[in-house]
Formats: sequence, C-alpha cells, structure tokens
Amino acid sequence: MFNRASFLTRLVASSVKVSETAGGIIKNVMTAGDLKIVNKCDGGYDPQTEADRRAQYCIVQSLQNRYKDLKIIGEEDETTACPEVELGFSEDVLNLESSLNSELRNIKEEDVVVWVDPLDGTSEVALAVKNKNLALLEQVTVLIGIAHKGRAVAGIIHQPYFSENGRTVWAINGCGVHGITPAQSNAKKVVVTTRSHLSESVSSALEALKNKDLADSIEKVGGAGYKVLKVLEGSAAYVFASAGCKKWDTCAPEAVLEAAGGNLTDISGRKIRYDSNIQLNNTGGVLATASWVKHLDYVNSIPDDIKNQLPEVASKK
Ligand SMILES: Nc1ncnc2c1ncn2[C@@H]1O[C@H](COP(=O)(O)O)[C@@H](O)[C@H]1OP(=O)(O)O
Ligand SMILES: [Mg+2]
Repeated sequence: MFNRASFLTRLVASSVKVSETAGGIIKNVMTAGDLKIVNKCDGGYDPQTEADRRAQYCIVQSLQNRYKDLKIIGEEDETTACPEVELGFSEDVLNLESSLNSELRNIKEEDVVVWVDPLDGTSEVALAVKNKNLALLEQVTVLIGIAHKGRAVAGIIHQPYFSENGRTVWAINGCGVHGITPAQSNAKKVVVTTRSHLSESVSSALEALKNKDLADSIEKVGGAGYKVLKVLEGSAAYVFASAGCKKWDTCAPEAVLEAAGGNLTDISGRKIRYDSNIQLNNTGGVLATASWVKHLDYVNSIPDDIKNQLPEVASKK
C-alpha cells in the first residue's frame, strides 16, 4: 500500500511517525536532565538544547533515508548524531490517498521543500527547567511543514507533552484535520500571542484589536505550533506583529490551520511563501485566525503604521 501511494501521501505518512519519534527523543533528553543549552543569538537570546539538536538529526536522517533528493530546511545548523532512524509510516495517512485531488496526487519530490522545527518553544523548555515549572512543556511542539511550489500543502504538529502520551495533529490541503476536533465557535474572543518576544509593535497591534472588539482577552504562550493548536481549540486568533518568527515556525501550522478552515498570513494579509530560496524570517509578522472569525477584520484592524514597519521581504539577504 505504501509503495502505491502518491509521493505527498507517503511523505506525510512518514513525517507523522518521524515527528513522534522526535518527540520521544525530546522527552528522553529532558528525563536525562542535561540540556546543554547554548545561545544562538549574538547580543540576544535564542536558546538551543541537546533536544533540538538530536530531534533535528533524527528527522532529517529519517526523511533523507527514504527520500534521497528531498530538500529539507531545518532550524538548527548544529545537530547531534543519535541512533534513532524512523522508517515507519502512518496507516491513517495512507488511507486518505483517495481524498487527495489530482494536483496533490501528482506532486513531485523535486518541487517540494520540507520545513523542520525540531523543537518549537525552546525558550519555554529552558524556563520550565530553570523554574521547575513543567506545565510549560505542554507548549513544546515538533513541526514538519511540507511546501509545494512555495505554498504550505501539508503539516504535522506533534505535541509530546499533551496528556500522558502526546498527540499528533496533521493535515493535507483539502482533506481535513486529524488528531484534533477544531472548535467551531466561542462566545469569547481570546487572542494568543508571544510569551517571550513581546515588543512595542506586538502590544500596539493587540491594543488595536481590543479597541475594535476583536480581542476580549489576551493570552501569552510560547511557540507557533502551540498557538495554532490554541486557535484550533477555541482561541479566535494568534497575533505576532514582529519579525522574529521563521518559515519553519509557520509552514506546518499554516497547513494544519487552513485545512480546518482557518487562515494564517502575515499581519498585512499576505500569503507566506515557502520556496527554498526565500528569506527565512517572516518579516511581515504572523496573523492566524480561526474558521469562525473573519480574517480580514483582523487584518484591517491592525494600524498601517505597524504594517509599514513589517514589509514583506521575499528573497534571501
Ligand atoms: N526573535 C525571535 N528569535 C528567535 N526565534 C523566534 C523569535 N520570535 C519568534 N521565534 C520563534 O517563533 C516561535 C514563536 O514565537 P513566540 O513563542 O515568541 O510567539 C518561537 O517558539 C521561536 O521558535 P523556537 O522556539 O523554535 O526558537
Ligand atoms: Mg520555532
């Protein structure tokens, strides 16, 4: 069955399993207790742990083992070799093959870019360990986003610390969302935003949304993957009017949210591109909304002066 499936179905079926194995690696590093944290950012703080390095090694080795010529862009430049190579695949994904439209079924390996964030929410991991606040680990996700000709078409969000055994939420364009039942409405409009990268422009955008009755309350949590899960669970929107978030943070969440009828764009409402030669930063910020609110209302309510501070930059510097 695996060998007869289309390339996209096979890749998603493999990626679901690979994300779960990466989640296991993260948990093992945490249990072992030595995170070996390094700061990747000169003059700022962008932590990387042994869990990020091992999880990315496993994801890239596992996918490259099956798909030799696949273009994979991962967050981490430094990785740590680990023995786990996951060659399994999800039967649930293979069973979806007949739901794919012909365009998706004909996707070729050479037109695909896989965007990998092996551990989204690293700041939350560092803080969880420092403050012995293990509840923060719920905000950790493994993100594998699949882009075809620059557009996010499938995504996997694995949440290792959800409940006892974690959960995997995945989607292929037009084929619904799996692993979660998205909320269809909420009397209250909760807007989720960054916990660790607050800035003046983020605060001003949130204030503008409050003034237009588009945000009844604000919740500050970590990780792009986790924030999109919050939107699927009943929050109205995820707003980040700043430039630090990268393509590997948004590719999988965008595909998953859009398959549930929601939207993820930059704060000016422009689609985010995921071509292999693209600028890594989401220079236009991030705006994600649930299926039951109007994305354009949120776009239009963010003041132009904030949008002008966050122009789209398409090519790599
Ligand atoms: N200024 C920044 N520098 C580095 N990473 C950022 C920055 N802003 C956002 N990110 C990444 O985007 C994700 C969502 O941001 P936030 O939690 O602040 O809303 C973060 O978990 C982080 O990914 P990562 O944890 O993989 O480094
Ligand atoms: Mg990230």
